[in-house]
Amino acid sequence: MVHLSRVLLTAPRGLSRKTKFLDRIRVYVRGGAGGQGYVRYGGLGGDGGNVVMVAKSNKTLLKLAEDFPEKRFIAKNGADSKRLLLLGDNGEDLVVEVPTGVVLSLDNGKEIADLNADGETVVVAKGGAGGGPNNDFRSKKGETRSIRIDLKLLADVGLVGFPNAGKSTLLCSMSRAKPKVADYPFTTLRPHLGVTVFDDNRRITIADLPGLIEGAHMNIGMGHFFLKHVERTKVLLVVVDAQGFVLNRRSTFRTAFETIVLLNKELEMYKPELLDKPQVLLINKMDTECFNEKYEETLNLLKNCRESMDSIPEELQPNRLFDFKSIIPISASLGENIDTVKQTLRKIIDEENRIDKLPLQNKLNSHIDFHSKELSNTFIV
Ligand SMILES: Nc1nc2c(ncn2[C@@H]2O[C@H](COP(=O)(O)OP(=O)(O)OP(=O)(O)O)[C@@H](O)[C@H]2O)c(=O)[nH]1
Repeated sequence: MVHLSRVLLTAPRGLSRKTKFLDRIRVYVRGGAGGQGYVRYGGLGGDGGNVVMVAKSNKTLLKLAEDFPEKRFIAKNGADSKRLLLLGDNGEDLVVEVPTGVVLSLDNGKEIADLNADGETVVVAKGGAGGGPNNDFRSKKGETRSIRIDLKLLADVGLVGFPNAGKSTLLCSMSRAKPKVADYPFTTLRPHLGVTVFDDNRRITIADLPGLIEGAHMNIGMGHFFLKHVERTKVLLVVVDAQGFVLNRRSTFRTAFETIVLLNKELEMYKPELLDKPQVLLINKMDTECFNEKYEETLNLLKNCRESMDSIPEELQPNRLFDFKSIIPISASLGENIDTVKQTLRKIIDEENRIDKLPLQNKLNSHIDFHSKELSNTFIV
C-alpha cells in the first residue's frame, strides 16, 4: 500500500511533456570527419566542422526537441584533397541554439560548459583533422559525444515550500507573473519566473517552483526534480502556511514548524550546499484564524529548533539547520507585508552581490559582519 501510494505520487516521467515544459534533454553530437589528403601531390584534406552550441534567450529546450526530434547533431565533413583541388575545403561548423542558462555535461556527469549569457558559445564536438603531412595524409574522425543539456533557471530568488503554502499567490503579488493558483496541492507543475520591479527600476527575478513534500528525496510528490532551479539563486525564500499542511486524509498533518523542518531536510538531502545561501522565511496566511498564536508558537519552536523536533522521525531531521536572516509574517493574497519582503530581499541580494566582488578573506569577514548586523532585526530567531 505504501509502495502503491508512493508510485502514484511519484512524478511520472512524462510530466514535463504533459505540461509542455522540458528542462533536460540528451543529445548526440559528432564533429565532421577530416577530408583525405593526397599523398602523391602533398594535398591537404579539409578539417571536419565542429558542433558548436550557442546560448539564445528566446530558445526553449522544448522547441529544440521539437525541431530536432532525433536529437542528433552532426557537423559537415572536410573535403578530400583532389588532383585539381589540392586544398580540400573545411567542413562547416554546425551551430545549435540552446536556451540561455543551460549547463552542458557528459554522461559521466562531468560539466563541460555553463552558458549563462546570450550569445555565449562552446564547441561540444571537435571536427577531425584533415589528412596532411602530420598524419600520413590520413584524416581523423570527428569527436563523438552524448551531451546532457540541463536548463537551470537564472533567478535571484527561489521560492521553496510545501504545496498550497501560497508560493504562486506570492509570486503574483510580487510581480506580473500569472502562475496558476488553486486550493489543491501541486497546482504548480513547472517552474515560473516573475520579476519584481522597484520604483527606481531595480529588478529582482523570482522563481516559483512546484511544492516539495516530506520524502521528496525518495521521489515522493514531484521529488527533487525541480530543485536544481534553486542552485543558482542568490536567496532561498521559504514559504509556509501558518495553518500547516496535510496532503490527504491518509497523510500526517504537519504544523508550520514541522513543514519548515521537513523542507530543511529535503534541501539538505538534495544538496547541503543549498543551505549556504541566505534564507528568508515567510509565514503566510496571516489573515486566517488564530494566525498570531500560530505565528508565535512557530517562532518559539524555531528558537529551540533542535529540541522541538520530537514529532519528526529521526531520519527526517536535518543535520544542518536553516539559519534565517529574516522571518516575516505575510498574507500573500491580501498583499500584507509584501513590501517588507521585497525590501528585505533587495538588501540581501545587494549584500550578496557586494560580497561576490570581494577577495576571499574579506568575503568571510563580511559575511559574519552582515549576519551579526542582521541579528538586531526583530524577526530574527
Ligand atoms: N487565506 C489565505 N489564503 C491564501 C493566501 N495565499 C494563498 N492562499 C490560498 O492558498 C491556496 C494555495 O495557494 P497557491 O498560491 O496555489 O499555493 P502554492 O504554494 O503555489 O501551491 P502549489 O502550486 O500546490 O505548490 C489557494 O487557494 C490560495 O488562494 C493568504 O495569504 N491567505
